[in-house]
Amino acid sequence: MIPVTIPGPERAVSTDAVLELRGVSHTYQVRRSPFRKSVPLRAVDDVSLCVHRGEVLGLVGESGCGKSTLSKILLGLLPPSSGAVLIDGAAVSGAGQAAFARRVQPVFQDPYSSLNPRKTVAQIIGLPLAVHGVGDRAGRRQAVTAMLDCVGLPRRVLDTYPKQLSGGQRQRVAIARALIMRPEVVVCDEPTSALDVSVQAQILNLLTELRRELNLGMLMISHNLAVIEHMATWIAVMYLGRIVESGPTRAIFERPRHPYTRALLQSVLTTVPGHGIPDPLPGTAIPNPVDRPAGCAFHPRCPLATDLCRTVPPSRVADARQGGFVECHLFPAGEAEAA
Ligand SMILES: Nc1ncnc2c1ncn2[C@@H]1O[C@H](COP(=O)(O)OP(=O)(O)OP(=O)(O)O)[C@@H](O)[C@H]1O
Repeated sequence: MIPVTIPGPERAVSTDAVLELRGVSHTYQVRRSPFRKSVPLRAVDDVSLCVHRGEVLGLVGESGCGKSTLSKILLGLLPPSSGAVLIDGAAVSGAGQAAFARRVQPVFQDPYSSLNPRKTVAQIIGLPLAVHGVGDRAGRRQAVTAMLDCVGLPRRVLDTYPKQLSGGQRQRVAIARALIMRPEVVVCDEPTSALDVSVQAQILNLLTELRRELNLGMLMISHNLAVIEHMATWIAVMYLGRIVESGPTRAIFERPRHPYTRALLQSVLTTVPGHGIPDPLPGTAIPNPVDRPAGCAFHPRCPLATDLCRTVPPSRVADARQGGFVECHLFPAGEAEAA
């Protein structure tokens, strides 16, 4: 593995980086009322990140910070307004989009609504093969049967319907459907939050085993920081569309640099497991992304904000001691290197 440094603030990537965003932004046009002109809402703002083969990138942040928009861009479901999506170093656009979609697959939060109730398990898992014209009927059934073994489901479920399965079994079906095209990256958006606590660990363990066996890259979005700590190799912390801190999981949990990351982690100490991220800074509202605060977007909620924070947007600085980067004026210059 030859380390290759790429321009920008993101981690020094190695040649096993499979999926990459470079300076990606996405702006929605929203109307505040039917009588007013639409205004831009920048849901994702200049995000650069890498998903590596065999590694899990954890994405955390409060509701509305832009995680779903980012995952749609990574899945090729939403074109970025600006910036580039690269797979194996090549920018994805136009005709490459279909091949890209095959290589990056989603596992959604809710296995109750993400599976078609009128299709059998065999039809659900085999659908991507049929859509892409892979193999004949018998070959597809064989591939589906092999995939059932992979995700720990008995073969007798092949001709059953989702309603006949438990929540954990349905999520295994959803994972099998995601993997049937042999993707290189799986985007898991809250993959266990709709499941009973008793089966959550089983699904996470299954994802870990599959990641190792298939050398999969994963993006794991979760409100549950314990899940992220357990699963992720690297973490990106998102606030109002920007990645404000990024680094190796252990370093982020042991030595968070950004005041927002610290608040997020502290709020978890007071939460009930499985109930998501509570307000990390009680009494302070998340600003409306249509009216982004001047300077650092976090300053209205930051207990340490200075005049500089209120007026000048912080630049990203590489964290020389633990890798990754931080976007905060308060990050000590002695620990940083300009990115
Ligand atoms: N289709 C859309 N049109 C207009 N605005 C949108 C659209 N989708 C999302 N937004 C806005 O973009 C911002 C980011 O939303 P997004 O759903 O990506 O965040 P999120 O972190 O995934 O939130 P959650 O955890 O609640 O799903 C929010 O302010 C949201 O209201």
